[in-house]
Parts: sequence; C-alpha cells; structure tokens
Amino acid sequence: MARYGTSPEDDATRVSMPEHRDYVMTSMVVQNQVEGLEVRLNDDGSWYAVPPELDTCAILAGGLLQVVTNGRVRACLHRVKTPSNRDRFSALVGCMPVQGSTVRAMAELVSEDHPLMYRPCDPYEYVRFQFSEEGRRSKDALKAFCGVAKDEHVEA
Ligand SMILES: O=C(O)CCC(=O)C(=O)O
Ligand SMILES: [Fe+2]
Repeated sequence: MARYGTSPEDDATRVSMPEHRDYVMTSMVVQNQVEGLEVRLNDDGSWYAVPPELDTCAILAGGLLQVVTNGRVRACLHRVKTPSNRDRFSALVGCMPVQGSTVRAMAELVSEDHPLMYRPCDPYEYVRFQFSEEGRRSKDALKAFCGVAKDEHVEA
C-alpha cells in the first residue's frame, strides 16, 4: 500500500513517482479513487492516464515477463502523476516466481528470426542487481544483467 501526499516530489511536473519499469513478472495496481498512474504505450513519448475505476485493477508487465516472452512483451514504463492535490492511496501486488527458480524464455518464442534475448536467470539475483550501484546506473538494467550480446551463443 502506498500513500502519495498532496504535494508531489516534483512540484513543477506533479510527478510523484518518476518513470520506471517494475522488475517483477507482473504487477497489479489498484488505485483508490484518485488518479495518478500513467503508462507509456509506444515510443512517441506520450503518457496515457489509467483511470481509477471502481472494482478494476491495472496489470502491468514487468521485466521478468520480458525475459519469459523473449522481449515480445516489454516491461511497461510507468509513473505516478498527481495533478489534483488529493491525497492518493494505491495498493500494489507484485508477482514473483518462487525462490530458487530460474526464469527463461519460452522455447516457442525463440527462433532464428527472433534469437534469444536474455539468458536464463535467477529472478532474485536480478532484483539484487536492479538495486545495486551498477543496476541503478545502467540505462537498461535487464539487458545489463542477462542480455545476450549479438554474437554470443547461449544454451536456453
Ligand atoms: O501507485 C501507483 O499507481 C503505481 C506505483 C508503482 O508504480 C510502484 O510502486 O512501482
Ligand atoms: Fe511501478
């Protein structure tokens, strides 16, 4: 559960949580009455507001889903913007694989035309990497952690 007070982190833009991608498989967000969640749907730079509707939740793709789908489903870039000066509460449930599991691309989604993009990985190692100095510094933490280089051969 998160609470966003009436004054956002950045007063000029009213962005309360800067843009990011969640590292989980999927995250479920329930917004309680007050709007704020915005998602990027394409690469043209525009943001789309996800309205808070009664009895609905938003499901966002996270980084691990990008690994499983071999990059076909991209982790959703999102942010929280609170323009209306209202106190905002949201609840977020992140879906993570069990400890000790390995996350890998589905074999059906790897082909000559669509080569393996990410090495099989330990999801919790990825979480640790995300929060490490190196992870925080990298532009694309998923790629830096388990991305397959162009001429690299990896057994999936
Ligand atoms: O509060 C929201 O609507 C989203 C929060 C979020 O993106 C996060 O906690 O990762
Ligand atoms: Fe998020």
